[in-house]
Amino acid sequence: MNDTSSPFGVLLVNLGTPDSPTAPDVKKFLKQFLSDPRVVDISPWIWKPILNGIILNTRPAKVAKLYESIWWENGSPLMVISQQQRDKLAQSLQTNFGFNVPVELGMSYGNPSLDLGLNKLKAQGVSKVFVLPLYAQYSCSTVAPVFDAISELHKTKRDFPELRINKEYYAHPSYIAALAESVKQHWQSKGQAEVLLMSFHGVPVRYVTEGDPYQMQCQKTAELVAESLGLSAEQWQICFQSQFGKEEWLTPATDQLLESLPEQGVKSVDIMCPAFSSDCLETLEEISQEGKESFISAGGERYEFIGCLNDSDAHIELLQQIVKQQTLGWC
Ligand SMILES: C=CC1=C(C)c2cc3[nH]c(cc4nc(cc5[nH]c(cc1n2)c(C)c5CCC(=O)O)C(CCC(=O)O)=C4C)c(C)c3C=C
Ligand SMILES: [Fe+2]
Ligand SMILES: [Fe+2]
Repeated sequence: MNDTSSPFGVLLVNLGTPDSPTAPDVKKFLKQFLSDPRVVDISPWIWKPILNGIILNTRPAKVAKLYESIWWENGSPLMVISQQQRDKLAQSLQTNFGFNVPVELGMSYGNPSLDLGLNKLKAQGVSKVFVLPLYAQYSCSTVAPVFDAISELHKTKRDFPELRINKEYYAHPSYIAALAESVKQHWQSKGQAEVLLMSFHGVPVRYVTEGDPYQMQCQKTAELVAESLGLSAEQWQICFQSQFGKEEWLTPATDQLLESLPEQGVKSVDIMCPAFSSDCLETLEEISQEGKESFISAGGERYEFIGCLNDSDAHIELLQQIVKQQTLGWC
């Protein structure tokens, strides 16, 4: 094999984010995202008028302000961190495999699209692609849309690479170790709170009762992290954030829990978001900023947010191990 060819490439996939923190770009992003029946699966006859008549006329301006409050000089945190993950994973694969493994990004919604990511890999001469959605827990609202989008693209092409798509890694020992290590590092610099909250993105309860394994996988991740940290049952709790719409979502809801903990005598919490592979609006604004305000104004005294795994060495090591394990036989 020469320096320029590789037997396979990696497509790192995340949800996506607006191009800028402005109402028109947020609207464009939300329109594509919230039109996906995997995300909101109520009848289009009911949903389309609500989406186009109400949500897309009110939410973008409000959410654009929130994005503005967390936006970085070089872009949306989710995008900047995804690019760092891409570059560091490529470096780590080069070191581990001893040859260049192209790594590209593709977002389920917005830019860069999955199609662009696959085209970039094709342009680098790869004929096999390992698709790695950056969600540890499988949900029909996040990972399934990646499967759907890839098979839709398949229908439109004369040729297509050989593919493997990762489904989940919620109990991977290196994922649990990376999360536990991030908590320990946080405790070393800031001290340990009375309770560690593990806040996962919520989904409608109906998705779970209809078979989505997401809640079970979140529970397992949380138990393994707590066990790895040696926490007793009173020292940790699972909760679900970012409720959207009127349906019943998984509980306990993070915002309600934060408001109720101080009156139950819990005055200090550490909070982490294991379902997010990179910090984003949902962690930096909703949990780090808004969550703190709720907890402190309800009588809490100390609130510490533990950032996502992002481009940490332990996270890149995990991704590298998943690639190695799932591409066996490809080189
Ligand atoms: C409409 C219902 C939603 C479901 C179901 C949902 C599941 C889900 N989402 C993530 C991760 C992310 N969500 C992000 C943004 C986001 N999510 C929803 C709604 C649902 N998510 C909305 C409407 C938005 C946009 C912001 C807003 O209008 O409030 C993001 C991106 C954040 C960014 O920085 O751009 C991520 C990542 C998971 C893991 C998940 C289910 C398991
Ligand atoms: Fe979401
Ligand atoms: Fe949110």
